[in-house]
Amino acid sequence: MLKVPEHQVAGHIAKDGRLGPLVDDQGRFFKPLQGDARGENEAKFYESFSSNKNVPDHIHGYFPVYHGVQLVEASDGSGKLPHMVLEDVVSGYVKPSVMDVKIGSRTWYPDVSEEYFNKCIKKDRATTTVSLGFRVSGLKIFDRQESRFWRPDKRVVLAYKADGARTALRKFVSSNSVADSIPDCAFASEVYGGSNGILAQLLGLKAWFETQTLYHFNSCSILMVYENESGDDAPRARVKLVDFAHVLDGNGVIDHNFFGGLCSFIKFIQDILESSENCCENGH
Ligand SMILES: O=P(O)(O)O[C@@H]1[C@@H](OP(=O)(O)O)[C@H](OP(=O)(O)O)[C@H](O)[C@H](OP(=O)(O)O)[C@H]1OP(=O)(O)O
Ligand SMILES: Nc1ncnc2c1ncn2[C@@H]1O[C@H](COP(=O)(O)OP(=O)(O)O)[C@@H](O)[C@H]1O
Repeated sequence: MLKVPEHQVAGHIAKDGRLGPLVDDQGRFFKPLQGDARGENEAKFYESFSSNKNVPDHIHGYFPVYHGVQLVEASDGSGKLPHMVLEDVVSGYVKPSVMDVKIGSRTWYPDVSEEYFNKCIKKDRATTTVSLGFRVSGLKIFDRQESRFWRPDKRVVLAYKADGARTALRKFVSSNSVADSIPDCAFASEVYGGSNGILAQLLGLKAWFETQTLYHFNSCSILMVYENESGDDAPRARVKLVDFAHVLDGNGVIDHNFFGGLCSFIKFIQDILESSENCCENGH
């Protein structure tokens, strides 16, 4: 029996009779193919990427495993529709904190319609996409003080300026209540830092983007997740890429848009990590 994902933080959501992704209890995420070229394009990307021998093995680990396309009962009651069957990145987490960060200083790309370009540029300018090279698209944080999840409204998230994005990234790794005005960043070193932490994973991804010319990842997101369940020692911090509806062939050209945005995002994470380390060393 498929159900609406509990920990989805952005994108089209399967509620109120709308079309959106579903999950099973075996760790699979079913993303419906949108009726236009986007669905086809994303499925085509997964087909190409999952069998692409030019992509190093460790890089495949940054992407959800792809299990093909299946006809399943859609969330909007319209009957059976094709869905991409993907690894559910948050399956196995009990109390995950999750954040979707759309990478790039533009979400449009050459040859899109004027209408799509206008829609994208408007959002890119209104958010931190143009100014920072990334924007927070959605997040959900487990507030350990209150013992409940906190998920800010989409309109609030899309209105973040640089300070708002920085605060969200600080709150994401804090032990005090999300309602406190100063996030303590108590989990920064274990979630962002360390040899398996988010920063190390982002740097691994960056190294590939320094040279890869196979694909251009337009409008693609980094999904970050870690576990808050007490008793679970390791935070199991993870970085995965999602949303390939607008990926194009790289044609031998570096993906400057994604690469630049990723570098900027990494700098934000590094700064938070450094300031949290200084703060502990100084005893406050
Ligand atoms: O419809 P909206 O305004 O929520 O826009 C969707 C975006 O939500 P946002 O407002 O940026 O958080 C949404 O962004 P997120 O996945 O939420 O980051 C997508 O850009 C989506 O387009 P596509 O499926 O990638 O082509 C966008 O959907 P379409 O409007 O292109 O169908
Ligand atoms: N493979 C996945 N596993 C778990 N959650 C996912 C996966 N793919 C997407 N999501 C969730 O769904 C959200 C929207 O995904 P996305 O692919 O961007 O959809 P859309 O095309 O509707 O924008 C993400 O922010 C994330 O919360």
